[in-house]
Amino acid sequence: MPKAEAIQVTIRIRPPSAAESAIGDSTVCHQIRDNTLSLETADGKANIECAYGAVLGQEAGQEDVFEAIKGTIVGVAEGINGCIFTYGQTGAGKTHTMLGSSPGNFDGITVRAVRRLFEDLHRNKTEQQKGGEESRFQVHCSFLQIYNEKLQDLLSGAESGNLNIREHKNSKTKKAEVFVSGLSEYRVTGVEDVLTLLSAGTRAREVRATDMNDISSRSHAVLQLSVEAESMGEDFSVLKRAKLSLVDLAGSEKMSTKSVLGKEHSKELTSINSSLSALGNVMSALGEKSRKHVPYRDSKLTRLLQDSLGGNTRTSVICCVSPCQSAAEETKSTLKFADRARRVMLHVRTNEVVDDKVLLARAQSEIARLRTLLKMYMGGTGVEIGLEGSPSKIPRGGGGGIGNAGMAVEDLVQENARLTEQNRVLRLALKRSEGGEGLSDKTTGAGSVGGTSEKNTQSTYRVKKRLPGNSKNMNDIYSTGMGSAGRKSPNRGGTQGGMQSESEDEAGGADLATLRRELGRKNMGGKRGKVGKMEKELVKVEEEHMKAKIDKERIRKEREELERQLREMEAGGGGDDDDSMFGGEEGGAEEDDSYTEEAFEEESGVDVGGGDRENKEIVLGVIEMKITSPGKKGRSPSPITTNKGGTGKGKLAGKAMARPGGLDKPMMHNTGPLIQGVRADENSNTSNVQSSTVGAHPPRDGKSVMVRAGGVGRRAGRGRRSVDRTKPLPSTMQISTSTLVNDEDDDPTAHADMTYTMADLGMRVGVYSFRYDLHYPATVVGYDHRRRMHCVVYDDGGEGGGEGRQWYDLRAKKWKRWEDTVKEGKGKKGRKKKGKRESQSAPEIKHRGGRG
Ligand SMILES: Nc1ncnc2c1ncn2[C@@H]1O[C@H](COP(=O)(O)OP(=O)(O)OP(=O)(O)O)[C@@H](O)[C@H]1O
Repeated sequence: MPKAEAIQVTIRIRPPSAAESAIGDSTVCHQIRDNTLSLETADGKANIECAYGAVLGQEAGQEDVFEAIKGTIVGVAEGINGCIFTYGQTGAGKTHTMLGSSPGNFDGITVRAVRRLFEDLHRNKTEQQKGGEESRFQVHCSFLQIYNEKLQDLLSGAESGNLNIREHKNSKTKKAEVFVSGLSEYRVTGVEDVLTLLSAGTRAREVRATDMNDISSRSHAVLQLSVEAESMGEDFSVLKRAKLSLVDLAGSEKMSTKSVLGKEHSKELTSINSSLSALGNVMSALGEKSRKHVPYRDSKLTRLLQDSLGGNTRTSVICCVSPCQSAAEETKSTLKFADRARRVMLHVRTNEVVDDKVLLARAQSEIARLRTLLKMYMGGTGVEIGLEGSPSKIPRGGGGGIGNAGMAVEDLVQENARLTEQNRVLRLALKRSEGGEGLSDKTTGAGSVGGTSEKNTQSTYRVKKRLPGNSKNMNDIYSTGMGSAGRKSPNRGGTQGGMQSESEDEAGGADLATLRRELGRKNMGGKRGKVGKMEKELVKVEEEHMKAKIDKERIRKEREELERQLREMEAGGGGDDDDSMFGGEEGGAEEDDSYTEEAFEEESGVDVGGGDRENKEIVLGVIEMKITSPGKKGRSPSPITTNKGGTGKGKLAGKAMARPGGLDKPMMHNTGPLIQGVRADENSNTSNVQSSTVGAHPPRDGKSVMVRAGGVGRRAGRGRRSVDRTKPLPSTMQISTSTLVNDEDDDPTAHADMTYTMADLGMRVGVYSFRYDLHYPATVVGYDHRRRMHCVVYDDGGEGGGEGRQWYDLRAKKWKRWEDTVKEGKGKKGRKKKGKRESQSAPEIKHRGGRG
């Protein structure tokens, strides 16, 4: 449940600057208590006293500031978004507070926050591992500035240009979230990595001298860390995601009447002041109880901070002020802003994806808690707070009683858990029948099916191995890891096999009804207080009972459907027909049970993460992949195409490719000097643009590095290209994920990555690797036995209905549109039309592979 909380406001009063001291500027702003300050107005007539979350005086150090705001950071590792920003006039101490006391000396909030974040993540991981859970996390970092209303990537060199803010609908919350399209994100493994990026980014930031500050930041800078932490037990998985935004705003500045400003300076000033005033207006609107419209779109700053200001983010503002008389007016206006900020209420919640089984376990424990509570009210064993009067007046035997009612509900919930497990096994049986595969099943927490083995590589991938041979013997299936009820052969007709009968099921309801009558009588007897409490508990139990019944019905239907599919499958002989549908040469081939992870890597070029891959990588740049515009009938904007072209060696040399929409400008960003010690972002997808960072493995010969393109797997295949690491990557060098995959063979027509949506996972895909992604809920690498294709799945979270997905047939070396493979998969009828459909999709195929 979202929790309402206010924006936390801290005021920091800096010491007088050398210039202020030199002119003997008097001190008019003082901290008078922990949370209160006083300010004499410029005319010296009034003394304002204001209280805020915290007030830090001149002597406060960086650690004191961190202590005051750390509450915003501690939730991040637990899945709560956090945002900290500094506000104030130019020279008031924002950059000092946020970044550090001198250029390059990062002793401010940012580095402390990042350190704390990693400490929390490591501590959680250790604790979870001690508790027998598998636990991992990953953090990605981006750094941008808003300068003259333009968004610029501070980590991608001068080529970043003007980036756009877009919206992405969160498939879980159904709410729009903003993101910056094309912004590079770097995988960071600790505070040192972030410092590397900070130094690179701050060097690229716009600064100039102002009247108040020799090195004044003329842009708003936003450092963002995206955190994903996952823990998995035997039958559950929990994924927490959060973003920490650390914002150093540019300072407001008075239009000087004394000095004539240069054109650039005056443009900056206007743009800074108007974006800060937009920020103030947003704060005002958010602070109004009966607000109708919040003008987020009035500036890039407010649009970008939209989620932090009025959404699901714990936010802290540090308002920096000068203590001196000459700045009293600006200090007053900063305090006004602080005042508006503290009125803003946020609705903060944990961003957590919990596997169904966890929810069930939670519901069960809640029922157990209620039961204990009710037993206590009834004066059962261990009672301390029994009902007044004789507990025996409330029937406790078979005739009713809350104890029995609670028991009945709990039984029902347990029954549901058992049946859900049976369904899972049935689903597994179905997959086995279909394709001889152990599957990643949502209910098992990304695929811990019996017989699989896993290994972790760094913190990103989980690799699945195949299940040993197929088994269609239902009794065998049920005898593995099932409760006694499940060991029965399932009733093909529907609801036996451990299903509770309706009359048993109703028993809980009967208990509850009897109990309600009894409570009515008690009420009449004048014992309103305790009876009232008991009634509340009773209502809860009734609700649980109802929910459990609904769940049961849903599970029953699911089971019927699974059994029906299994029957059909057994009658129809499984997926053998389909083998002949994809590439005639494979017709009738046996399932390749010995297919191994190594074979997968060998054939697909997709690195599933084995071996000694603990080496750090070097980030080189970003590739953008665009989805083409929707087709004729507004369907399927597939395929995902990558920016291509190249001026490197071999066949790729000098063949820049046109991109959809006529954009043939190269999109591969060169970071300039190579940044070492930062691992590449594997794949950072957005709803319609995918950005994959290009990374490289450390030099083996001391000088050259191996370049790889992100997309899938740690190296995304055999994308090897030797680059002299002592020099910047040539800006003309163009790399696309698919190019690199087969670059080793210098065969640009063949690619080994392909995409499709998670919705199809339930079909015939053996999962080799599974990871949570930044913008998409999941990325899966697998092998489709039926079609004999390796595939990569980018789950778009249900948005877009799976549009944009693509398959690549490795053997036939052809791209297929997903719709074609689906129709083909339905039988020979579909196959006849195959040629036609493939020719229809030819332009797209050519576009992607047409470098040769
Ligand atoms: N609390 C402080 N203690 C000591 N020196 C400080 C403090 N706050 C700021 N300063 C010094 O004051 C000067 C201006 O600070 P800073 O650059 O952080 O201001 P700013 O608010 O970021 O200004 P601008 O908006 O122009 O970038 C710097 O030299 C900084 O070191």
